[in-house]
Amino acid sequence: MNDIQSRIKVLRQDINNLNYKYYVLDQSEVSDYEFDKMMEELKQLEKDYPQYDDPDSPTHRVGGQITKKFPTIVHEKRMYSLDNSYSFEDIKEWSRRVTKAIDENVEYVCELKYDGLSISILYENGQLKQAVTRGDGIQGDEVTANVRTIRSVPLNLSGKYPSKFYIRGEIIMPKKSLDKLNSERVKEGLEPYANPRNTASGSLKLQDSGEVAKRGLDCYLYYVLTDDREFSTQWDSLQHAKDMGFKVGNYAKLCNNLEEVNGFINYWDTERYNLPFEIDGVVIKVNSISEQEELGYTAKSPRWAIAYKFKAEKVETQLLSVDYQVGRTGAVTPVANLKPILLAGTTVKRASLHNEDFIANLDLRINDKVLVEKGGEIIPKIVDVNYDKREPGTIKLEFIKNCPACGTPLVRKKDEAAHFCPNEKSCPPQVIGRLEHFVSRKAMDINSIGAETAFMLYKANLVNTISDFYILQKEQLLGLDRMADKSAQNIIEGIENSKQIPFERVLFALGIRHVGETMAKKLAKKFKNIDNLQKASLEELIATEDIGEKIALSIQEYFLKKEHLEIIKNLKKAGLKFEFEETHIQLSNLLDGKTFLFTGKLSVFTRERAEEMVEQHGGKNISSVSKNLNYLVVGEKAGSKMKKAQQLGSVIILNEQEFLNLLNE
Ligand SMILES: NC(=O)c1ccc[n+]([C@@H]2O[C@H](COP(=O)([O-])OP(=O)(O)OC[C@H]3O[C@@H](n4cnc5c(N)ncnc54)[C@H](O)[C@@H]3O)[C@@H](O)[C@H]2O)c1
Ligand SMILES: [Zn+2]
Repeated sequence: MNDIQSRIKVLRQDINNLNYKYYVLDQSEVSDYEFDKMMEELKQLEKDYPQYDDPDSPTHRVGGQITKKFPTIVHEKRMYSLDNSYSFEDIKEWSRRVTKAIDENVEYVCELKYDGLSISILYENGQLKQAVTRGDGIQGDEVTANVRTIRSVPLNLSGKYPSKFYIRGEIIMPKKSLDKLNSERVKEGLEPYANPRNTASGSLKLQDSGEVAKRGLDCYLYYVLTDDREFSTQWDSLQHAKDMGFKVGNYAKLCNNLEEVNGFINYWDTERYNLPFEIDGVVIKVNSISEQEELGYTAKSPRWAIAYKFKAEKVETQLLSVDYQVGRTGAVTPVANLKPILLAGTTVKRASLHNEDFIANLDLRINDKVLVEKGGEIIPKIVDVNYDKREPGTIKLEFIKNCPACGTPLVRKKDEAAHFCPNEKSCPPQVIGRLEHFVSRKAMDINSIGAETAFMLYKANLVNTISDFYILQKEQLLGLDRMADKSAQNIIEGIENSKQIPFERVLFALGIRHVGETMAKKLAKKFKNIDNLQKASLEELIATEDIGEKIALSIQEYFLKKEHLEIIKNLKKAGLKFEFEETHIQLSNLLDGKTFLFTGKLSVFTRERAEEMVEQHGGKNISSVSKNLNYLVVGEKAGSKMKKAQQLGSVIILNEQEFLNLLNE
């Protein structure tokens, strides 16, 4: 593999991982800007080296996924993403392409780009029938009950409306709702949510509609899809949606030329802070629907629209001091304490400094004036130093030499940026961190033991390692300060119930460095049980999808430690699951007893996804063309399999869209 190929591979892997976190877990590890830069780089490489382009690349797909927590619905009409850019030059370039294709003076509608998640709502005879998230654009999660709790979404329409239509829009969390939710969280000792998009998405996907109703979500609509429409432009469709009773907002503007578009962008770039909700840019659409139809779509987005995205706001403030935090894996993270300052609507007091190199590269010093930017998650980033304002006589920041929690000398491994406290066994934040991680929601989900209880059990010397939870006795708990009988009972029951947690989550709960939730799933699926994983060679580990050398080595290192093997032995004895169990989510029996085979270059979905869909709808995948095959689904450049199927005559040959139609019946 050459350098270009490996760069492409790394970018695709990283983007796929970030997409999973963003769309399924509702977490952002990096800022949207950083994410979009990676995407841009990948696009450019695939353009420059078309031999490495691939329809499966994230550049050609809508990034979302279904969560499987809700019924899956195949969209009657696909839902697309939007092309985006941070520069007006690109908007001009886009407009040139549009004008060239249309060959006429084009009108644009500029709208706000609401920072939430897309929703498609079906109305029949004026009644709300179904609401589905975008998912991967082909199928999404059915969240009707949750959408019905949003007050601005009408359950019954007024005025004139088509007998059946879809309306699409964005579900958002208004600033006020986020503030309210956060003040409640802070009261309960939880971290506040920082990102309204992720919070909106997470809220909409709660299982309990009663909880969703309390979250104060809102919904702005911007797209009406119907066969019998009485409007011919986007502008009129917005008016029409308003007349039917939908919340559309009064922010859109009809523009006759690019200067007006530019004016709209500049206005909202500063005015957005006064809106009751967050936007991340502006969407520019071709107004005429017949022109939209003429322009059509790429695999991922309409050619008739583009998003102009705002760069994150940066502000200058002062670096007051640096704290060092020790995580559960022993990694030591420097955190800057800043002079409090307002940034993108919230007060910022701390910023991540990542590691020693980061500090050295900026040549950071206490009292420096630094530029801060809000990145993906809660904690903002220092992106630059204003060296002109540096006070004379300041000295270079030195990274600490000893663990701030236990005093052990820190180590920094070759090729790694982070410092570690090697005192894994008794460095308190590491020990407690591992316990907290183990009981957390995505791991063993023992909700009767929160962070506080875990800490108390550790302090009382009852639990030092994760396997100690399983030898706890109720009597021991009752001996603790202010522990009621009911709480003790809940804790014991919570621990007992956790024995049913599937292997992949147990594996995640062990807290192996670099093995996150997704990796744990992939490993569990491939190696089937803990013994196979323990025995796996480096090559076998690396051959697992998305597992690189760093993760593979970390897994091997984990199993080399005697105390880890002891813990696993005890957990096994306690009855935890260390074997993978195949679970199939059955969505329908539409394909019951039918066999499928996919061939050629697929462009609508990946082969893996397609095979999964077959199984979810009761069908079976087989690997060759024979009399036993019912359907052959062909992509581009299908070869010998297609010929063979044609010769047999008994096989039904479908293209990708026809396959989807089958699921839609
Ligand atoms: N930080 C991360 O880790 C991370 C990971 C994945 C994606 N992302 C972000 O998400 C983006 C990709 O997400 P996406 O595919 O949803 O694209 P997008 O959010 O950039 O744009 C498309 C979406 O905009 C929304 N939208 C809001 N207002 C609209 C309007 N008036 N008209 C039409 N659509 C409107 C729709 O939901 C549409 O699906 C990336 O560019 C990146 O910024 C970030
Ligand atoms: Zn330590």
